[in-house]
Amino acid sequence: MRQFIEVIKPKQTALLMITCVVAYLVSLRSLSIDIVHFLKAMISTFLAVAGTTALNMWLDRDIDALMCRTRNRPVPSGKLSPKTCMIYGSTLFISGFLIGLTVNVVLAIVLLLGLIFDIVIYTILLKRKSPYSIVLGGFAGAMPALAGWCAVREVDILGGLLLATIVLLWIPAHIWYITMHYEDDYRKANIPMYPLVVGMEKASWAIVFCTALMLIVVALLYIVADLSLLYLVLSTLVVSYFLYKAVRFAKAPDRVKARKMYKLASVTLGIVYISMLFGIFG
Ligand code: HEM
Ligand SMILES: CC(C)=CCC/C(C)=C/CC/C(C)=C/COP(=O)(O)OP(=O)(O)O
Repeated sequence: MRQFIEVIKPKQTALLMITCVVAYLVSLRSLSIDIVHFLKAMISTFLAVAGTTALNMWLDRDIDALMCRTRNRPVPSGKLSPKTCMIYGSTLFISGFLIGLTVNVVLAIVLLLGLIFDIVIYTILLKRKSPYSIVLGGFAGAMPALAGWCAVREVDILGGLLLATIVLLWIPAHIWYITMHYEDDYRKANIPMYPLVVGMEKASWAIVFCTALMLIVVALLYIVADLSLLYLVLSTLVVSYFLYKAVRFAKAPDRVKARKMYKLASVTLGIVYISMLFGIFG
């Protein structure tokens, strides 16, 4: 049982689902929730994200076996067979997609886009070849937020696109800091992540640039989604703090400190999204 949980990357799936739940509530803008509709939207997205993650673990089993960070995962360690993992991931995704169809077609399409960006574009086409893999792969990570929004509003999706863009602009910090920390691992597995190709300093300034853009989009959402001042203050404060730490890191990049920045990035995104709830109900 534990292998089936580990193979869907529970911490990552949890934060992805936070973006989905919050996007749903920001799109709905009220607490009178149709609980069946809400549960169908959340369960379909959860199954799609979990299934996609398991399929990524199945496809990456060879390189995961080469990296210290990932070699104890269920498939490379032999606790879960590749075939079982593939069937498990496919079943989860198909179930999620079909339940998503019962909510609305746009949600189902967004879930399919998540699978395509993650598995086809990122995992199969780019991850092993291009330093810019996560620029396109990042769209996969932005899909749960868009899915949450579109479950409620299939037509006016501007707010949903902004929510998705916040995640997209956050992804370079999320991944490139961890890549810096595990540089030797990524070199061993021959994965050309951007920091390994251009160096930590240039990659760190690219993260600063993306984080500055993220600050602008976080502020834009205050206007577009008509959220409260409390959201604007909370979200801009936490992103500004992260930006300040990212600039300090870029001035003196350090492999050990990169892991702290990676952890801080997850906290930053979590607080930005939770502050949106104050924005609606604050
Ligand atoms: C292309 C997109 C993404 C890539 C390549 C990616 C990659 C990674 C990697 C390499 C890890 C470290 C896994 C480990 O060894 O522990 C990780 C963990 C994680 N990811 Fe992602 N990720 C992506 C998108 C996202 C998104 C969009 C979110 C949330 C909105 C997210 C949330 C997390 C969380 C919460 C963790 C665990 C952090 C911790 O261990 O404290 N990821 N991800
Ligand atoms: C709606 C929907 C289906 C969305 C998909 C959301 C999702 C699973 C995003 C994560 C994207 C991703 C490529 C993570 C694994 O990266 P990695 O293989 O580089 O990480 P690893 O080295 O830790 O395995």
